[in-house]
Amino acid sequence: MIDVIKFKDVSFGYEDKTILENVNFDIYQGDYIGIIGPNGSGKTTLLKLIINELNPTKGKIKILDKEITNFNNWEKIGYVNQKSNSFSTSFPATVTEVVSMDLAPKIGLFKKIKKKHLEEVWNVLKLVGIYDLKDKLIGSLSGGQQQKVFICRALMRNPKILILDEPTVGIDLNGQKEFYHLLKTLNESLQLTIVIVSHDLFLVKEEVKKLAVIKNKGIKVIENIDDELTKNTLLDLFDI
Ligand SMILES: Nc1ncnc2c1ncn2[C@@H]1O[C@H](COP(=O)(O)OP(=O)(O)OP(=O)(O)O)[C@@H](O)[C@H]1O
Repeated sequence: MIDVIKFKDVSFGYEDKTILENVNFDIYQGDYIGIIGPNGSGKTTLLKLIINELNPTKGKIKILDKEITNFNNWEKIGYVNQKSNSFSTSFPATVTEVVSMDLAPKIGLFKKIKKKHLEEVWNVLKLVGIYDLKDKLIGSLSGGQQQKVFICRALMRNPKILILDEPTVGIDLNGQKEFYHLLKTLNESLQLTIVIVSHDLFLVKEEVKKLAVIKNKGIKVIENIDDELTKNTLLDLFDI
């Protein structure tokens, strides 16, 4: 098993509040892992440490086998967060334009997209099952459809790891199920490592391969969800 994210004795705190203490935690290539835990336990903080937006107060983080402080291959890490923060959906752009935005360095800003690049975009739209939306304005889509567009945008960089922070907030139940299932398909077909923070344990546990629970400043990984996630472990993990 090849680890793609490695936490070694990592501690982190905001001012006088410790969030993680001496955490050892590995995510392996091909994992589809759901990060769960009570409100305020540090799920978003964990993701921010992974994307280098925050730095540990102690310990080391490695990404794709490089110390995070020396890591510079950030295009290999796709990041999708809650819809409301990621993009102004009132922007008058079509799905094709939104997904091709990150191609600007390749094709030159304001240049018309060439057929070759257009095909790349459309292949990704097909993979995610939203090719029929290619000419629609982003603002005219449902929340679930918009999130799929943002997944496509992240996939254009051919990432090795896709990180998502509560991407299904505001999406209806069926849309959420479909979304988690889409991620499973991408995980399997592209061997894409997926790390997702979710507030909905009962939905996410149906699709992910593993769970990581943040509690009491530590992280417990549940590898075999069906066997390990009993009513008692849930009560214990969530103090309910
Ligand atoms: N920039 C910050 N400065 C100080 N404290 C912060 C900051 N960001 C988050 N916190 C606090 O750190 C704790 C962990 O926050 P975080 O957002 O990581 O939790 P979370 O598990 O993602 O929460 P939720 O489930 O509510 O989204 C919370 O108590 C939060 O109030």
